[in-house]
Amino acid sequence: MDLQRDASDLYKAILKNTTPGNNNATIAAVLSLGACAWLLLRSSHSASSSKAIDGSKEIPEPKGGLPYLGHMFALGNQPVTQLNQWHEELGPIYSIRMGVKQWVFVNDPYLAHEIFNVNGRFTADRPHTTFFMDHYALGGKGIAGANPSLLWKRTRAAAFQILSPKNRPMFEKLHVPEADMLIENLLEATEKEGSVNVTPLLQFTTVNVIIATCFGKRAESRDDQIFKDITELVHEASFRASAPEELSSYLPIWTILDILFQKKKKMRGFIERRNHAIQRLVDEALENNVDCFAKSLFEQEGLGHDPENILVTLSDSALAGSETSATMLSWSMVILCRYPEIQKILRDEVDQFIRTHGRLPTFDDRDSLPYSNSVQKECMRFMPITHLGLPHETNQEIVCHGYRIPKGTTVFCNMQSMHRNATFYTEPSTFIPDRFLNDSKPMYASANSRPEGRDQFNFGWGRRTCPGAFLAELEIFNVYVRLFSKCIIEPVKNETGVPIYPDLDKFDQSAIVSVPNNPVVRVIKRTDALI
Ligand code: HEM
Repeated sequence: MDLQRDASDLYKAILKNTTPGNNNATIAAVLSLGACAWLLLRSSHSASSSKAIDGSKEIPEPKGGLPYLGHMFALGNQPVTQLNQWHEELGPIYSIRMGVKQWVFVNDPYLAHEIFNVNGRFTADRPHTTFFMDHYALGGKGIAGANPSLLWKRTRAAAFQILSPKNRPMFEKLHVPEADMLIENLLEATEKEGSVNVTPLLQFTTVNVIIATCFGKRAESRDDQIFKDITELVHEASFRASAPEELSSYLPIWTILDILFQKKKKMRGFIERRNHAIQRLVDEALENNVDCFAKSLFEQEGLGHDPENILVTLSDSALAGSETSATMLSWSMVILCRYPEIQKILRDEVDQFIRTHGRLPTFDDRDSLPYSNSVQKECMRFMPITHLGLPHETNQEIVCHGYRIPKGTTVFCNMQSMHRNATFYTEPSTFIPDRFLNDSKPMYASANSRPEGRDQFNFGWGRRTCPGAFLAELEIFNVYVRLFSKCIIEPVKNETGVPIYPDLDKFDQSAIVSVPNNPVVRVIKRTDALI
């Protein structure tokens, strides 16, 4: 029995007002809630931190907050839906209390730009959490779980430089065979089973792209140890970094349960396995002198002397770079199976290129595929990849658009709500494939622009903008080209031939990435394919 998971399930169950039939967890909850009740009597309402002073505007707070616990219960069991709802009620910015922490949410791109970019110096920290910072990031190493320092700056700069368009030919050599294999697997699975759940096949592809990029290796099958190691890293780290698992960072009283459940020992066990797996891959890559991210990091001035920092950086890339790209491609297939007419334009566009050049386009030819580029951007806008990106924390008080955000506040960009913001996007709830037809800028370049020059905001903000954006866009481009030059995506049909479309409103609200719930479609070979 895994007591840690019980604690997390229990927390979720408490949020849902249900009681799991588990004695240990129930006793733990009673103890903890009792302790909280005691603290309730002693604690004072902390909302004063966002009250207006000096004429600044007050950041509104939704109803339903309790002393000490804050809005944890008010989030309910559909937290993303609730967070979006609060934007509708309260406007572009609001604040909730999560135990001892203050969380602020923003859905206006201009306000977010002011917070994360203009005030970037004060908002580039990550909030401290036990698992992610102390254990996973080995006390502040790597990129994602480290706070700004000279080493962090150097490491991020090296990642941007190595994962940049200048290395496109090297990456494309790795990505193209993976994309070809993906198409074969999608076709084969549909032929065998009549339909295919696209997410596991996409995850296999994107994990392979990441391990090829980082270590110059690939997994032959899902049974390969390397695939199992990276999958464990992604799932276990995402689970342990989730808010219910990090509860003691919000409710310090919960630390008692963490001690009881030997949580730190379990974290250490996982991190030891992670370190061992990544170290083995690094050693092999260096021994075989393979051109890859790992080798390039060791060659960077100022980085080679700190192998732990490189290990965590590679772990960050595996964690941040596999599920995200797979989720984007899953949503693309789920959305586009509804629109045969859009797929026809995508096919015609790539066919036109093949007729003229006698080959498939590469990323260098992306200007010849404006419709495909626009559809990719619109899919990312319409169904964002993460619900909330990654949190930033203020290291000093800032005032943005008149709102005073205190030091130590966790600030989130609400991805769903921002991408449906009616003051920024016309008809935001409609999927408009040619919305970005006149915007030829690649997504990775747009991610570092001012709001009016950005297509969408999935790659985050300011000094923390995703360093893998080019790699992700390259991967997405190559899959799109191959998919539409060779295949048609259809919905599954019932016995009477009525299409059953995957539900766009159903996605996992508890995960960091927004994975569709039932991404089952049919991928059919084109009989008129030119290549
Ligand atoms: C569609 C694919 C992807 C999406 C939507 C995405 C999105 C994001 C977001 C939202 C952040 C947080 C930014 C912030 O804090 O404001 C982030 C950070 C990061 N991403 Fe990506 N990402 C993708 C692919 C990748 C890939 C392929 C890699 C690596 C090769 C990667 C590596 C990283 C790293 C290392 C960070 C941490 C940056 C930092 O903390 O300074 N990502 N990404």
